[in-house]
Parts: sequence; structure tokens; C-alpha cells
Amino acid sequence: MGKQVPVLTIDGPSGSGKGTISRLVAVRLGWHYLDSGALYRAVGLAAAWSEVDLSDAEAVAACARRTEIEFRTGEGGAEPHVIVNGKDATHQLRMETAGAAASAIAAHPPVRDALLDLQRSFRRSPGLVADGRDMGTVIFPDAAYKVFLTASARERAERRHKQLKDKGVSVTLDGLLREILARDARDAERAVAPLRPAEDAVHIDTTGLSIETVVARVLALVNP
Ligand SMILES: Nc1ncnc2c1ncn2[C@@H]1O[C@H](COP(=O)(O)OP(=O)(O)OP(=O)(O)O)[C@@H](O)[C@H]1O
Ligand SMILES: Nc1ccn([C@H]2C[C@H](O)[C@@H](COP(=O)(O)O)O2)c(=O)n1
Repeated sequence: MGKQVPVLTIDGPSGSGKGTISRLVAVRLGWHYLDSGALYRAVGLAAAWSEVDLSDAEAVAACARRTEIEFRTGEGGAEPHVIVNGKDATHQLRMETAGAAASAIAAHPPVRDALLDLQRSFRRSPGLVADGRDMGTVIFPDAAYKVFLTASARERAERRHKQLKDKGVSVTLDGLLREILARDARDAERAVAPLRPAEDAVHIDTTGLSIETVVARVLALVNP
């Protein structure tokens, strides 16, 4: 069998820094990047646009199969723009309501099946950094490098609060904390592909660590 394209998986709960760290690491390595959460968010949004009942697993899976999702890469690790069925949905997708809808539809096995091949198609030379909840456990179990990022729930809520405030979105810290804890519980307790570290993942608690420190720790795994 030929040499497989290397994959670095970065899983963890909401606000642990997966996206930020993955994008920066991908730029430094010159690898591709997969934001798997954006796929679930995009399907949730497309389902809402077409008034599909989010609790109807087969209807949402059909929506997942027909939704066109395009990533327009940002410069130097900036968040990519996400185009859903031809519309730039980047801003809407980052709202906590989109995260909650994504978390709800992600619990349906047919929806996860519908996104399986698409996620694996991101594995292209010279390498892939993939972030999500089940990258190291289900999508790329053979990944050469696996990281599980965490941070205290309070710090994750504070990070998200600052991020949304910088974007001009007004939300309360306590409300965000409640939403983050509810999403963590739903993602970790679902029957299929729950949020959990792969057995061979390296755990990094990012509480109190700067972004640059976390990037350096992750890069050291790939280039020791
Ligand atoms: N180590 C860190 N120190 C301080 N802030 C951080 C750190 N890592 C990420 N952040 C900031 O926290 C916010 C959330 O990070 P990010 O979106 O990368 O998290 P995430 O785990 O991908 O979340 P989600 O799963 O909800 O998409 C961003 O504003 C980011 O700049
Ligand atoms: N691999 C993945 C990625 C995401 N999800 C679900 C669960 C999350 O709460 C939601 C949004 O993800 P985020 O953008 O916050 O990373 O999507 C999943 O089940 N599996």
C-alpha cells in the first residue's frame, strides 16, 4: 500500500481553541485544513432555511447530501469564509444558535454518515489538520498525530464572549457558559461518535496558555 497522507487531528469541546490552533498549525506546516464543525453548522443552517424539522434524521441527512458547502481560505490562519448553497454564511454560522443546531443534528447517525466521505476527501498531500469532535476516533483513526484540547468551561465562555463582542454581538457571559455546558453534555453523551479523546491522543489543557504556546506544543508533536 502507498504511503498515506499524514493527518493531525485536533478534537475537543467548544471554545477549547481547536479552530484557532488548527488553522495556525496548518499554515505553519503548509497542510490543508478541515473545520468539520463548520460542515455540521452549515447543514443545520441549510435545514433551517428549507424548514426541515431538525429532529427528522432522514430529512436532515437528505439535506446534508444536497447542501453545497465551500470554504474560501483566509490569509495566514484567518477564519475561512463559508459559502452555503451560494450564500456567504460565515457570520451566521459562528452564532451560538448555529452551534446548538449543529450539535442537535450531529446526534443523528444518518447525518454523520452523509458527511463521512466529504470529510475524508479533505485528506490531500502534503497533509491535513482536521478539527472536530470525532476526528481522531472515527474519521481519521489512523492519523499519525492526535491532540485533545481542553480548557475550563469558564475560560472557554470568556474566550467566546470576547470573540463575539469583537464581532459586535452582544451576549451575556453567564448565558454563554450555560450554552457551552449544554452543548458539551449533548456532544459527549450522544450514542454515536461522542466527543471523547482517542486513546492515543495527546491531551493539552489550554487554560491560561497563550495561543502561541499551544501552537508550539502541537507543532512539536509533528516536528519533535
Ligand atoms: N490558548 C488560547 N488563549 C486565549 N484565547 C484563545 C486560545 N485559543 C483560542 N482562543 C480564542 O478563543 C476563541 C474560541 O476559539 P476557537 O473558535 O478556536 O475554539 P473552537 O474550539 O474551535 O470552538 P468551536 O468548537 O465552538 O468552533 C477565539 O476567539 C480564539 O481566538
Ligand atoms: N466532528 C464534529 C464536529 C462538530 N460536531 C458537532 C457538535 C458541535 O457542537 C457542533 C459545532 O461544532 P464546532 O463548530 O463548535 O466545532 O457540530 C460533531 O458532532 N462532530
